Amino acid sequence: MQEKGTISIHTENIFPIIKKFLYSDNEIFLRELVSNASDATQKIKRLASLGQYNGELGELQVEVAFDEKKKTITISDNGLGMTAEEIKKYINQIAFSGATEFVEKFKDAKDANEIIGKFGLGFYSAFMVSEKVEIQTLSYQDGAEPASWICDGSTEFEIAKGTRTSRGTDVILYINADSEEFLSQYKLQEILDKYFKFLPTKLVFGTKTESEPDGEDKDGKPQYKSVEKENIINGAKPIWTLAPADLKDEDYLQFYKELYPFSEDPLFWIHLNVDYPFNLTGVLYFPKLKNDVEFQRNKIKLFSRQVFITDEVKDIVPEFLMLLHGVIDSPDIPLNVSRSFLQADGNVKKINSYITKKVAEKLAELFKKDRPAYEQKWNDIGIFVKYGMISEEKFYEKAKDFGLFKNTDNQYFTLEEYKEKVKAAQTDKDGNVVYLYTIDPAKQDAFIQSAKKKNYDVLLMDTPIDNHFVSHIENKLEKVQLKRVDADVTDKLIDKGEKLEHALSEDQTKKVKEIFEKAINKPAYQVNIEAMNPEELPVTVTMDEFMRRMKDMAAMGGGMSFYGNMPDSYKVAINGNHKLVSKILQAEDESTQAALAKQAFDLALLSQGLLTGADLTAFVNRSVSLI
Ligand SMILES: Nc1ncnc2c1ncn2[C@@H]1O[C@H](COP(=O)(O)OP(=O)(O)OP(=O)(O)O)[C@@H](O)[C@H]1O
Repeated sequence: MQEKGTISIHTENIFPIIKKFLYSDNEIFLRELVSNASDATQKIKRLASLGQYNGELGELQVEVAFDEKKKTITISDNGLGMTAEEIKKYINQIAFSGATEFVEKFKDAKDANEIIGKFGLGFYSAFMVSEKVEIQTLSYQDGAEPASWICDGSTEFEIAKGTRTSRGTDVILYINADSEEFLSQYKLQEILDKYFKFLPTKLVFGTKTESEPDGEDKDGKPQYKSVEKENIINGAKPIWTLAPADLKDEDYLQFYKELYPFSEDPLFWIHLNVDYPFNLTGVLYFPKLKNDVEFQRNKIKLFSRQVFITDEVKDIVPEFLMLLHGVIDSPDIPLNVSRSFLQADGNVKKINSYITKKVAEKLAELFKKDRPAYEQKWNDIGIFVKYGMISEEKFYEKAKDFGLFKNTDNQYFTLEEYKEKVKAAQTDKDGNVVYLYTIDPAKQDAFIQSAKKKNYDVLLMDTPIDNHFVSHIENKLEKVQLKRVDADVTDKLIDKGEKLEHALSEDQTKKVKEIFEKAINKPAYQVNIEAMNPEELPVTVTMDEFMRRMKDMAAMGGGMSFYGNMPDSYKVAINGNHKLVSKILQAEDESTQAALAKQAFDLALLSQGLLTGADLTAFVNRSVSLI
């Protein structure tokens, strides 16, 4: 039996195309070939369980070996093997997937899909690194003859009688000059570790030396000996394939440690398991967030039937959950997945919304089951929840019941609870409930204390995402306004239509304004004399809420560059009812008036951390001389 022929493809030579477009990363030849070998072993197991193969199964395994001198890499399996006819069909007609045939044949078998690769060109990725590829194979079928196939990367191939004596297949790659880097123990180990830690079929790559206890020496000290052992790649347990009911917390934590050896324990996890309308299993962990957020991205690993595909899961996982860790496995995603595939595939969108839904359900459950524990975790999960509420309408709808506000007294409220809490004290004359917040309780303490004196509550919005969260919440909630606690003097933060009279005459008001304008002498600061509670500070410096928010957004790259380029402008409110103001008016000379005004203004700046550099030094010196 010897036959020459031409591989049936429409393009004259498909290999350059494969090399160029299909795979960006040439190491994946190994992923494709080992996957094929593993599939072949799963198939023979299946055939045996269906009673269609009655021979000895033996220990099913895949083996990878290399020969530096001969410049070959060999992938061997004891799977179902191929007859010459099957080689022609499955390998030569590359547009025709062997999997399709297999599905046809065994479509009644319940989990046939699981053990079958999808239509594709996987095998031909071998030519990315080889000048010649040889197959030696012996089919499981009764009376099958060994067959071989050799092809040098042109469209010519040769099928002949093979040399294999036991069931299964060897794929021998004659590595080309450009790819000799793969002829290395280290390199191959690295690639195999990356893709096949969880392969369902035992995967052996040579041997490794281990030391074992070997009795005691003559002084009674333990002795050790070196032993050569099979180097097995896939020792780890893929817990996502097991039923949640069979797993304990320790199993999840242990698995997390295996995936991310140097990470702190996760906060909690979600076991994903769907089989309709798409197949998906996995475990997603909520990590303890560190400051270095970028470092924690791309930690979710995507698998297809326990073979690693990629850790760039954008499109599969919603953007706001990109900081989660863990594993997703879906046979509906082909091994040679590309970015454009992910974007176009309908299943991927469904997977994305399924994950969003699952995460929302888990959070709702944690919130309901043990609210104090949930609140304790809020510092870590709050960022996900807020980000999700901002970016995904569907998530917002669910999260509005478990998304929390935290106030400056460390109390937590749901959106609804909070409205109830502050409604009475914080409704303005137009019926809007005004929520006050601080981004920095230490810096804005004077404003917070002053708000508390009026029985107002102050929310803590001190994470980087809160800027956007505040605007989003305000849009969402009806008749609710959010104001930073230092956006105005406390009396005016919530306009209740009550007017306090101030004690100054018109002339005195003009005079005080003049004194302060002269003393401050900065165009960015606009002075106003206000009628305020005499107990309030004599001078308060504020920035308009709208202006400040626009500037904050511009600073974060939110596109508000028009506002970003505007100079800062502040309002200086002088408390016309404060003792100090009368004192200034009564001072004997202008220089004393100016000094007092300047001192009061600097104190206001100081309380907000706005007094720095030379101004701060001048303030300290002036204070000393005043004492
Ligand atoms: N080691 C092997 N043992 C038995 N049959 C194999 C082996 N390798 C490949 N084949 C057969 O050749 C066919 C084509 O393989 P190829 O990798 O090109 O595509 P696939 O595995 O069907 O799809 P994909 O790799 O894209 O998931 C396989 O479906 C299988 O029938």
